[in-house]
Order: sequence, then C-alpha cells, then structure tokens
Amino acid sequence: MSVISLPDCLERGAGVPSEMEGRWHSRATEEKIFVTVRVRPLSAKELSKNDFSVWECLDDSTISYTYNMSDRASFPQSYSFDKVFGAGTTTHEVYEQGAKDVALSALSGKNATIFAYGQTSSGKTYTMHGVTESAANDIFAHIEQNDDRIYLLKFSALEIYNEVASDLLNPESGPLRLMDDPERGTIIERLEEKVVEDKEHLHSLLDLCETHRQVGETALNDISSRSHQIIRLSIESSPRVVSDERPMKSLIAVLNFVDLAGSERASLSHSEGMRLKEGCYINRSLLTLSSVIRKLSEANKGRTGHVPYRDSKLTRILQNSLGGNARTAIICTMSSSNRHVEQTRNTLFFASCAKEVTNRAHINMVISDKELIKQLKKEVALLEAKLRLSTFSFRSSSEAQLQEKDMQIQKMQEEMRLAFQQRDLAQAQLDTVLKQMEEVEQTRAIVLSKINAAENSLSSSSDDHASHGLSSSDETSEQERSISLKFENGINSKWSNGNTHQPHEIIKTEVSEKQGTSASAVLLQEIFKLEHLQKELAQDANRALEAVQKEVECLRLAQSGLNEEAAENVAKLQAEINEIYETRVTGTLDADSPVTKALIVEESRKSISLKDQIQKIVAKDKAKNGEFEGNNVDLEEMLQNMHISVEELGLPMLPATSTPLSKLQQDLGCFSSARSSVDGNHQTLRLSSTSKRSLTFDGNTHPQAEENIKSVHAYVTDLKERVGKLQYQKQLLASRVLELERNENPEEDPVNLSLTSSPGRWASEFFMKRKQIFELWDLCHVSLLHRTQFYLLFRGDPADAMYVEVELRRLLWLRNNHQNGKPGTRGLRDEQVASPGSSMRTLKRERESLVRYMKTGLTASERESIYKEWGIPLYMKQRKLKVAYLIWTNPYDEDHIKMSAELVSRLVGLWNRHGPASKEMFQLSFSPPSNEKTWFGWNQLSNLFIFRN
Ligand SMILES: Nc1ncnc2c1ncn2[C@@H]1O[C@H](COP(=O)(O)OP(=O)(O)OP(=O)(O)O)[C@@H](O)[C@H]1O
Repeated sequence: MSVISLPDCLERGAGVPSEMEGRWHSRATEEKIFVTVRVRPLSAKELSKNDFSVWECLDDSTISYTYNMSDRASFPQSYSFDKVFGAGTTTHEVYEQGAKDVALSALSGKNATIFAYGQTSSGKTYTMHGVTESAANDIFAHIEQNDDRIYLLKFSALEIYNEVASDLLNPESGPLRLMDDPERGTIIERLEEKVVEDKEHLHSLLDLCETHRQVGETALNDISSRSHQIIRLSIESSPRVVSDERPMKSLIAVLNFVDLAGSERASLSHSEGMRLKEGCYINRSLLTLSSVIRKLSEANKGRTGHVPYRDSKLTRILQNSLGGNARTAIICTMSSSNRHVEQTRNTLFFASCAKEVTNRAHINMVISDKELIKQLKKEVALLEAKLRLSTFSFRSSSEAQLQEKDMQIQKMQEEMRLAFQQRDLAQAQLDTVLKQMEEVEQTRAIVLSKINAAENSLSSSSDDHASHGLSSSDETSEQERSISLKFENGINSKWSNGNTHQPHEIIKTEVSEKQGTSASAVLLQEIFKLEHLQKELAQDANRALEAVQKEVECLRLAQSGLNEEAAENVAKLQAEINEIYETRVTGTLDADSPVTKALIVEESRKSISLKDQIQKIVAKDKAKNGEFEGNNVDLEEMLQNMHISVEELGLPMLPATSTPLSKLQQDLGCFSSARSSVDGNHQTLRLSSTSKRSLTFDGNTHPQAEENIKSVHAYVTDLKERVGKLQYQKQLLASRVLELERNENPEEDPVNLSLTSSPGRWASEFFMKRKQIFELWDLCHVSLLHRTQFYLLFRGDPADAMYVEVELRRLLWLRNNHQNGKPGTRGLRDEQVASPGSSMRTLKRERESLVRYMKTGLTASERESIYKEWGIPLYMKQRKLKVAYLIWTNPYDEDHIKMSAELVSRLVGLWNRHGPASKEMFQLSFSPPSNEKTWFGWNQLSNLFIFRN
C-alpha cells in the first residue's frame, strides 16, 4: 500500500463515501497516457484477397510504412510510441508491456483505464479480451498475495450503442442516464454493480457482458462490435487488522476496460441499413473521442481550448480517464494490410495525439470519521505550526520591509519636497523671464510702430526736407539713431528700474521734434547765437557795473564829503545796471515801433534768412539813429570791448550822450588800466578790477565825477535799449520757429492745440508735457532752482503753451547731447553745452547750498517740521544733508515734486527777495546750464537761476 502523507490528503475525490467514512485522495501524479500499437497479422480473408503488409515494426517503439512511400506524402513514414507490438506479439505480452502496470494501479487506489482503439476488425476485441483476462488474473493474484488487506471487487459493465448507454449486466434496465457530480464527476445512474466473488465469477460476468453486447457482421468483420463497451472493476481495499498504529485506511479505485467500436468506412465495410447507421454513430463518437484527445494534447503543449467531453456519452463517461484522475493506457490496434492504410494512418495519428495527453491520477483513500478527525487534527496542528512559522517569519520580514519602506517613503518625500522647491523656483524664474520678455516685446512693438509711423511721416515729407537742404537719408539716420538710443536707454536704465512711464511718450515727443524742418533748425541755431551774445552782453554790463562801483568807491574814499546827490546817482546807476539784467529777461518792445513793424514785414518773407532780417533791422535802426554815430569814441571802444559784434549781430550803435567811460577812467585815475584786447573772432572785454595805482583827487574831482556818472548812466540807458531789442528779436525768432513747425504739422502742434483747442484738452496736454519735463529735468540734471521756478510759474494756463514747448525742446536737445556724448549736434559751439558731469556737479553744489540755507535761514523748529514732512527721523545724523539730497529726486511723484518746489522756493527765498518771477524770465531761453562765476554778487544758486534765463 501506498503511504499517504497528510498534506497529500486534502482533496476530495471520486466515489461515494458512506455515512461513516470520508474519501480522500492524494496529491496527483502527472503522467502521459501510455500508448502502444499492436499490429494484427493479416487475416485469412485479407490474405485471400492478396492483401499484403505495408507496415513494419522497426523496433519495439517504432512502426514504419514500408510500401511505395511517395516523396510528396503529407504524412510521416514512421511513428513512435511507448510500445509497438508486431504481428507476432501475443496478447499477454501486450498486456504485460502495455497495460498491466496501469491496470494494477487500481489495487493501490488509483483509477485506471485501458482501452483499445482502432479501425474495425483491427483486433480491439481480440486484444481487450486477453488484456482483461490477464488483468483479472493478476488482480486476483495480488489479492491472494496481500492477505493483510481485505479487498472488495465490484463489477459493472455498460455499452454505448448508437449513443445510448445500456447496462450490460441488465440490458432490460433500459437506457442509462448520465449524471454530473461536482465531486465524483459523471455518474451513471442505475448502473448495476456486482461484487466479484472470485476469479470465476468475474469471468462469468465478462462472458455475460459479451453475450449482451451488440455485435454484427460486416464485410470486414464477421463479428463486429457495434457498440462501445466499458467493463468496470471497482477495487476497494482496507487493512485487515485495524489499530491505533494501523488506522483504518481504505483504498478505492476504478479500473475500466474499454473496447471501442471500430471506425469503419462504409465503402470498405459495405455497411448499409442498420450497420450503416451504427457506423455513423460509431464514427461520430470516435470523432468526439479523437477531438478530446487532440484538444488535450494541444493543451499539454500550452494551447488552451474547450475540450468537448460532453459531445458524446463515451467521452463523458471516460472523462476522468482522458486527462483526469486516472492512469490510462491505450492500445491502438491496426492491420498491416495495404487495404487499410488510410484508416491505419488515422489510428496512428490518434495514437500520436493520445501519447501527448497528461493525466493526474490520485490515490483515492477512504478513512473512518474517527480517523478522519484524528488526521484532521494532526493536519490542523501541522498547519497551525506552519502558519505560526510563516507568520513569524512574515512578521519579522514584514517589519523589516516596513522599516525599509518607511525609509524609502521618507526619502521619496524629501526628494519630492526638493523637486517641488525646484519646480516652484523654476516656475518663478520662468514667470520673471516671461514677464520681462513680455515687457520687452511690448516695448519693441511700440518702438517698431513708432519707427514705422516716423518713417511714413518722413517719407511723406521727404520732398520738403530736400528743399530745405537736408537729405532724406541724413534725416532718417538721425531719427533711427535717436530712436535706437531711446529704446536702448529705456530698456537698460529707466524702465528696468521700476519706472512706470512707457517710452512711447518721450518717443512721440522726439519723433515730433525730429519732424522739425531745416528752416526751423536754422532759426533755432540763430536763436542760440543770439542767446550767447545776449549772455556776453550781460557779462560786459556786469563788468561795467563793477568798474562804476569801483569808481564810486574811489570817490567815496577820496572825498568823504561827497554829496548825497552824487551818492544817489551812483545808487541809481547801479539800479539801472541791475535793470539791464532784468530787461534782458523781461523787456519788451512796443509793437508799434518801427523795429517791430519792420520785423513783421520781414518775417512774412520766409525765404529770407534770419541774419538778413537782423541786418535789415540794424540798417534801418542805424539810419534812424545815425546822428549818434561817432559821438563818442571811447564808448564805441567800450561797446566793441563788450563783445557786441555789429557786423555779425547787426545791433545799432547807441548814442553817447555824456562823457565816455574812458574819459571817466582817465580823469578819475581809478583804473590802472582799462585794457581791452581782441581775442581772435571773439572780442572779449578784460577790465582790470584790481587797480594798483593810487588815486589822487583835487578840488575839481567832485563835479567831474558827477559828470562821469551821468555819462555812465547814459551809457547804461542805451545798453538797456539794446538789450531790450535783442530780447525782442529773440522772442520773434522763437515765435517764428514754432510757427513754421505749426504750419508743417498742424495736427501735432501742441502750441496750436493749446491756443485753439478746448481748455480741457490743453490741460491734459499740459500735464502730459510737464510730466515729460519732470523726467527730462531728472535725466539732464537740471538746476533745482530752475525746476522750482518753472514749476511754480507754469500751472497750466493756455498762455504757458509756448514756454512749456520751449522748455521741453530745450530739455530734449540737452538730453540728446548728453546721450550722444558730443555737443553741438545742431551746429552749436561746444562751449554752449554743459556736460552731464558738470551738470551733476552744479546740482551737487545746489544741494550743498540748500544745506547751508537750512542751517542759517531756518529756526530749529522749522527744520524739525521739515524733517517730519520729509520722513527724516530726528535722531538721524546729517538730517539737513539727507533732506537736500531727497529734494527733486522723484520725477514721477507729483506730491514729491510739489514738496520739493515749495521747500527750494522757501529756502532760496525766490519770492521774498525778488518777488514773484515773471514768466517772461523763462521765455525762449535755450541756453545750457552754465557754471560761470557770479554776475551781481549773488550766491551760486541764484546765479544758476539767472543764467538759465
Ligand atoms: N493479433 C491477432 N492475431 C490473430 N488474429 C487476430 C488478431 N487480432 C484480431 N484477430 C482476429 O481478427 C478478427 C477481428 O478481430 P476483432 O473482432 O477483435 O476486431 P475488432 O477490432 O474488434 O473489430 P470490430 O471493431 O469490428 O469489432 C478476429 O477473427 C480475430 O480473431
């Protein structure tokens, strides 16, 4: 008996357990179906028909076709199986080598099936008869030899005839029904089962079945089996003696002997009628069997598919034997006759498939409930022990794995955190870059649109440009350069520093500025010349004043008894000279004067140059005042020394109504030398203010001095008139410039807008331009005093339009010169343009002056109030300096600008010292900032203010 371990007894198997027992079977043992081939010798009938053998057994496992094999044949010539039995082999040998091992497996509790397959008359019944008999003998021999066990043999038999199952022991019982049991498989209902008493009894039963089996005569077989026969022996065994050491373990297995009906070809078997019908059923069921075998063989090769067990009763009943819980041996019988080659090949093909089918046979064991419980307890204990062991190992390994996973999770979380940080950082950088790109793109688009607009405008006015002496290409390159500069500066400096002002505003102004004609450029150049000459005139007047002051001082020293009248005259003279200055900036001429009328006439002739106009005015003025010419040589010399270039400027000679200054100097002997020198083309007056010659006075000094003072007074009066005319000419020229531009660009002319449009429109225009001025002040480092004065004077009155426009253009001009790094782009002399460095130094000095003003001009409480207003902590050091360096530093903050202007005005005392400045002080001044020394002894801040105007 097989020893069955508990783990092997876990699966329920076939069989009907009694109420007191359970049926178990061991773990399956896989093995292939054992396939053998038996060749039947030619029968007498075949020999009589001159059939001949075409198959030859090459060895005990190979059979070969030996006759006239075509090279193109689609079937193999040789076949190999577990065993091949030649024609001379006895049935017993076939049993011994091809069936016995399987058959006797039933004695050890494994189901076993032996069946014969082959065409009709191939020897199936002949073979199975002998095999069954031999097996029965061996079984009984085994039983006899193993008397320690008690065996129980049960016999049952059935046939399937025309697809109807019948009990061969009780044919009258009628057709048998097949039932499906989930545990035991297919059950044949009401199949009679007889206990085999002994060997003879078995033989008698076999004989009985044989007598009941359907047979018939065919052309190929006189006694042809017309049904499939299944002889079943159920073998149960149990120990003869049962004890605790030898528990009750019963084995039970089924041994099937299957003799199939033979496949036949009607053409050969000459079947007809009932035989033909039988043959059809036979062939059909055999076909199903072949399909099952083929599917099972394919499944064994890895191909899965439906196995059609249920397509025939034969395969349903033999399901366990075909790939199931059984050991199976198939004996394929064949005739070697040449007459049945085709059928033989089919049989060999079936055998080839069958040998690939794998069965899984178990040892079916029956034990008592008591033993079952006992076994189950052992099994449970063993399983629990295994479970504990696996649980412990699982736990320990799980805990280690958990710790490892936790570490991995923490590591991944840290990596994720870093990745998120990097992602956020990258996103922020990306956003910044995108924003910058967007801003640059916007700026670029704006600049390009402006360039296009400027090009269109220039192309439309190129003819006009050409007629005024400037080529279109020159003008275009000038515009491109300027716009390119603005674009670069805008991107690189102002707008990258948080400035919210877009470049298009300044560009618009700049483009508008570029649209000025060559005529206006010429006029502007002339204005600059006038401005320069005016400045030199004022400087000479200042020097004259110094000379008079020294003379007066000399008089005061020489004659302490100088009467009050002379003193008053000196004071008046000083006031007059001061007035010259004021006249320079405030003087106007009578519109009805001949000079004005002449100018108006001349202005109407656009083709006449400014110089020609001025020369004509001078000629008329000379003709009118001819009586004054040559009256006083000294005065003329002085005028020449005062750098008034008559030929160039065309100013009229002024009458000298009194003693010339040179005579005054000579008489007084106050001046050591009043040397004048001519310096090239630029005549400059050089008066020595430091006379080392001692003064001598006699008794006639007083009346002569008075006379000299009167002469100087007359000179100053004339100078006033001269300056006034010069100022008026300048005003006319500026008006002319604006008029020319207005005629060319009437739609864009801001002055025209201010004069003709609604007040509301001008107001917006004014504030827009003033914002640009604020920015340009900052860019050009313009004097704080100038900014303050301008801011306080021009508040949006339509009459301010001209001043605003002039200031804006002046600043643009300055800014361009600063940016280009070279002065005089419009033909001005170099000395007229202050460098950015000198402007900043001037600005610095202004701020330092403001510090001094705060220190000397304000009380402590006033300063404290200012500190609070400007957000300077009282504990901070150098508070005054910080305030001074905060003033006028933010051109974009209106409040800041207002505070700055008010503070500067308060500190400098613009309003208190000289009263409100007039707007005319600002008119048409294109002069760059100047760093020259004082005129009237004012401090530097005031001088800057004066020079600027
Ligand atoms: N190996 C053999 N040696 C001698 N004679 C044999 C052999 N095999 C079969 N025969 C004879 O051949 C004849 C046919 O055999 P058998 O009836 O067994 O064939 P079968 O395959 O069962 O046919 P069927 O399918 O028609 O029932 C019988 O007379 C039998 O005695």
